[in-house]
Amino acid sequence: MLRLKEDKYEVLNDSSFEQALYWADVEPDEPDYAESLERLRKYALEALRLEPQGEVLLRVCVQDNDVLGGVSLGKGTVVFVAYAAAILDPEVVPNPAAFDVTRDERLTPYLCNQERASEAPQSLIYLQHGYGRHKCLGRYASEITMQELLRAMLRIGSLVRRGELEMDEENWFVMRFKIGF
Ligand code: HEM
Repeated sequence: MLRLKEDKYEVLNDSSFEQALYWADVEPDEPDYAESLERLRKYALEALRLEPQGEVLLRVCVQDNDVLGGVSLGKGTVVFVAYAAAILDPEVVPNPAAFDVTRDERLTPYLCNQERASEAPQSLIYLQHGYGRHKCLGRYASEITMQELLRAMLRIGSLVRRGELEMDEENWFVMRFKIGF
């Protein structure tokens, strides 16, 4: 969101920082409150799509003759799933580098079988919580947390970024990120 304010991304379909401020200001007793929460959720999803928390997931193929993207995989093959690249693939996500809170999430039914109860549909473009059987268990909680955090921070107003991310020695984890008035 702060990068959005700094004009780092092209903004489509009224997905501006100023519009986010508008949605954050809607009160619970106003008619478009439900829409405002949904919009803020999409701001959080778009931000996480463009700057995801991780980049790859590791999988080990457990059976022979699995096919992934047209490639045949043998049992024991280690697969690096570069989901951070997939969510920027223009063949799947139109104009992927732009910030657009009106994107179709492309929800698809979850594949279920006898050993597993059916699950809520999953998005084909917001892959930052993973996809499939081991998709993040905390995804709904974290989506609501991000939505409410965003709403609270935007309502404080005039927050600005106070420097770049400070990473750990291996450059793996963010140790500090300063924002202030
Ligand atoms: C923005 C916040 C979060 C992001 C981006 C995130 C992302 C992810 C990703 C990418 C995976 C791997 C999915 C896969 O292997 O296919 C994962 C797994 C998991 N996450 Fe999260 N996560 C978040 C928050 C949380 C929270 C708040 C919880 C718990 C309350 C949680 C619990 C888990 C668990 C238990 C798994 C393992 C699921 C499994 O292997 O079946 N996550 N998460």
